[in-house]
Amino acid sequence: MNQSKEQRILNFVLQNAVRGDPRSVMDTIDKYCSQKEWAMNVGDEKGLILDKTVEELQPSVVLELGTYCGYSAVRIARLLKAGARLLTVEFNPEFAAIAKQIIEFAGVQDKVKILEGPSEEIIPQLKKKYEVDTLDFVFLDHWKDRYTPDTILIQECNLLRKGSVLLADNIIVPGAPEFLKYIRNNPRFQCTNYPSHLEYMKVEDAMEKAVFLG
Ligand SMILES: Cc1ccc(Cc2cc(O)c(O)c(C(=O)NC/C=C/[C@H]3O[C@@H](n4cnc5c(N)ncnc54)[C@H](O)[C@@H]3O)c2)cc1
Ligand SMILES: [Mg+2]
Repeated sequence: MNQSKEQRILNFVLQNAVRGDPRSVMDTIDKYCSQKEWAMNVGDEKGLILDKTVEELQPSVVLELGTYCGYSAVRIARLLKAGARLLTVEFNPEFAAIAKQIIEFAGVQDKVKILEGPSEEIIPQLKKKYEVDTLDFVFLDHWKDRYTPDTILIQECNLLRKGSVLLADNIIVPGAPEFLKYIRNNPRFQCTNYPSHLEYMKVEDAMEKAVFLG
């Protein structure tokens, strides 16, 4: 049975990156996906916006929706302070298995917990099953039509506090128009748009940051 693209990305990391070095894992994935096969990692340009948001916030508890191969999980986890943790949600078992290996190869596994399952099921379990009080930072990068329902669900589950930050990828491509309308018209969020480009392409994209005002 021939390999999946994600399996080829994992193999390229195992053969070319430096074990225990998150930066080399990120660079190796970016190299493969810009030179060999495009894949939907947040990439190095939008990744910088993600880095700056995490560095500014110094979050203790981070939720990522849509692990995929674990590129942004490595990107986020490498910047987390001692004791801080990233919970990343992925419902595709093959992607979760590949992400697990990439996260472990990068050496950030102690800060990352992959929660396998659909976000709509996992989010309501965060408080009781995963001992979350509130989320300091949420990175949305899963199916774009889930951004709004999951943002509403996160609020219904009382998971945000004054100052919690949401960062959403792909505001232009593939686009999340319904989310943009929802979040920008919601007085409980202060929004900022960050123009950028689609990973590995010269196509315009953007990220949207939304600070919960409590
Ligand atoms: C036509 C076309 C193709 C690609 C692009 C470019 C492009 C660029 C990008 O940066 C993109 O993020 C995307 C994109 O579609 N991302 C969707 C990402 C999903 C991952 O998350 C997982 N997942 C999806 N819903 C859930 C859910 N409820 N619970 C748990 N996991 C979920 C999936 O299992 C995948 O691991 C696309 C633009 C246009
Ligand atoms: Mg994305």
